[in-house]
Amino acid sequence: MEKADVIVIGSGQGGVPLAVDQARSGRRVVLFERGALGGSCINYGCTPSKALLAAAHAAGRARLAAPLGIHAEVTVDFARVMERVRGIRASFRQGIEQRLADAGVQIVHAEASFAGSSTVVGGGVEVQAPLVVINTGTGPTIPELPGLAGLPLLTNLNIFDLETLPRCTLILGGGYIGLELGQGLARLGSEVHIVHNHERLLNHEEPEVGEVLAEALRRDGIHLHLQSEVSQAVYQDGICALTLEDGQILRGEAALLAAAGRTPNTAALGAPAAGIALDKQGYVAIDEHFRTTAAGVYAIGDVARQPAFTHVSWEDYRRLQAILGGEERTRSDRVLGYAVYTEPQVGRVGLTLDQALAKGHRARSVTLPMAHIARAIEWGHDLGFYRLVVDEDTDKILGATLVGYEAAEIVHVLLAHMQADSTWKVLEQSVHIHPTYCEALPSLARLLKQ
Ligand SMILES: Cc1cc2nc3c(=O)[nH]c(=O)nc-3n(C[C@H](O)[C@H](O)[C@H](O)COP(=O)(O)OP(=O)(O)OC[C@H]3O[C@@H](n4cnc5c(N)ncnc54)[C@H](O)[C@@H]3O)c2cc1C
Ligand SMILES: NC(=O)c1ccc[n+]([C@@H]2O[C@H](COP(=O)([O-])OP(=O)(O)OC[C@H]3O[C@@H](n4cnc5c(N)ncnc54)[C@H](O)[C@@H]3O)[C@@H](O)[C@H]2O)c1
Repeated sequence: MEKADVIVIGSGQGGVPLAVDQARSGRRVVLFERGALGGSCINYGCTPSKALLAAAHAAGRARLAAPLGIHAEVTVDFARVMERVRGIRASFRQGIEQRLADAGVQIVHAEASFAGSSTVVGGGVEVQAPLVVINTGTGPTIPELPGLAGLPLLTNLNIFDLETLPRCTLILGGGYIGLELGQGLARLGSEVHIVHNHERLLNHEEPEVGEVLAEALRRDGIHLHLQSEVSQAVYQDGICALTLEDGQILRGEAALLAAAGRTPNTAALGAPAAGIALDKQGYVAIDEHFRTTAAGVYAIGDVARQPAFTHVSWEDYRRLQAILGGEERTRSDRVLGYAVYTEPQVGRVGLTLDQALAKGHRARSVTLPMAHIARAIEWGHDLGFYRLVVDEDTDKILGATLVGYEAAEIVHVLLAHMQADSTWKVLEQSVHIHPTYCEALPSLARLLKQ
C-alpha cells in the first residue's frame, strides 16, 4: 500500500486547484479520476455548452434581426460548430493536465472506492492518507419512464460528440440544461420539443422568469409541452415515439435528450461502508466545514449538494483550504450568484422576495420591465425585467433577478454591492453610464423611493 499526505477523488472544479495547492506546498498528493481530467465543467458542462451557445446565439440574433431592418439568411455549418466546441474543450483539458503535472500531483486514471475511511483503491493502486477530499460531482438522472431504459439517449455526457445535427430533438426537462441546449439546438436548426413536468419552465425561479423564457423559446420555434410527462417511449431505427400523459404522441426521426436533473456520483465510492454517510438522495452528507461523518474525509462541490455551479465548487476549494489552514470559515456565508445562458439570459443573486420574507426579513421588491429601459428599446430587446429585493430595516440589497440581454454580466453589479455590504441607497446615488443596461440599475433602486 502507498502512503500519501492527501487523496483527491475526482478532478472537478474544486478538486484540481486543491490538489495543485496541496502539492505545491510540498505534500504528496494522489488524485483519482475515472474520466477526462477537468470534470463536468470542462468536458461536458459549462465550456462546451457555452461554446455551442456562442454559435447558436449568433445564428439566433441574425435570424431575429428583421425588426431592425436586417434580413439575414443563416446557414449553419454544424460540423464546424462542433469542431470548434471540441477544440476549446481539448485546450482547456490540456491546461488542467499541465497544471497537475507541473505541481507534481500523482494521477491515477481509474475509478476510486474506499477500502476504509483513509484508504482509497482504484486501477490496481491502493493509497492511504490522513486527508481525503471527495469531489466526484454528479451525472445525468435518467427518468424511470416506461420504455426509456436502454434507448439511445443523449445526455450532457455525449451530446458534445455529435457530428450531425439531429433533425428533431425531444428534450425531457425544462431546467437549465434543457433550456440552454434546447435553445442552442433550435437556433442551430433542429426542431426542438421540450417536455417539462411543471406548468412553468425553470420552476425553481420566480414565475415571471419561466414565463419570459417560454415566450422567448416560442419565438425560436421551440414546441413547449408544459405540465407534461412521458407515459411511454419507443425508439427504433432513429424513429422515436413519445406518448405524453395527455395522449399526444410526438413521433418522428428524432434524438432524445435527458435533461431531467442530476444524480450524485457516489455509487462507486463505497462510502457508507467506510463510515461516510450519504443523504437520502445519495449526496455526501457534510457539515458547515465540509466534514463528512468520517474523520479526515471532506467533500466539496456538487457531490456534497452544494449549489451545482462551477464557481461554487471552486469557492468550496478556497474555503476548505482556509479551514485546513486553521482559519474560521464556513460553507454557507457566500453571496450566491448564478445565471442561465439562454437569450434572454437570467442573472440571479441572493434571495428572491419570497425567500427573504421566509427568512424573516422585512423585505420589499421593485421591478422595472425591459420595455422601460432606453438601451433595450434601442437594441430591440423587449423581453425581460430587472427586480431588486431589499431589507426595509437596513436598506441592504438582499437579492436580484435580472432577465434580459447579457443579464449574467450585469448582475455582477449587484453581486459586488452585496459583497461590499452596500445599500440600495448607494446604488441609487451611483451615476451609471448612458445608454447602458447597467444605467437601469440606479433607476430600479429609485423606484424604492416612491
Ligand atoms: C451541460 C451543463 C452545463 C453547465 N453549465 C454551467 C455553467 O454555465 N455555469 C456553472 O457555474 N455551472 C454549470 N454547470 C454545472 C457545473 O458543471 C458543475 O457544477 C461543476 O462542474 C462542479 O462540479 P464538481 O467540481 O462538483 O465536480 P465535476 O466537475 O462534476 O467533477 C467530478 C469528477 O469526478 C470524477 N469521478 C466521479 N466518480 C469518481 C470515482 N469514483 N473515482 C474517480 N473519479 C470519479 C468524474 O469523472 C468527474 O471528472 C453545468 C453542468 C452541465 C451538466
Ligand atoms: N448556467 C448554468 O449555471 C448551468 C447550466 C446547466 C446546468 N447547470 C447545473 O446543472 C444542474 C442540472 O441541470 P438540469 O437542467 O439537468 O436539472 P434541473 O433540476 O435544473 O432541471 C430539470 C427539470 O426537469 C424536470 N423533470 C424531471 N423529470 C422529468 C420528466 N420525467 N419529464 C419532464 N420533466 C422532468 C424537473 O421538474 C426539473 O425542473 C442545475 O441544477 C445547475 O445547477 C448549471
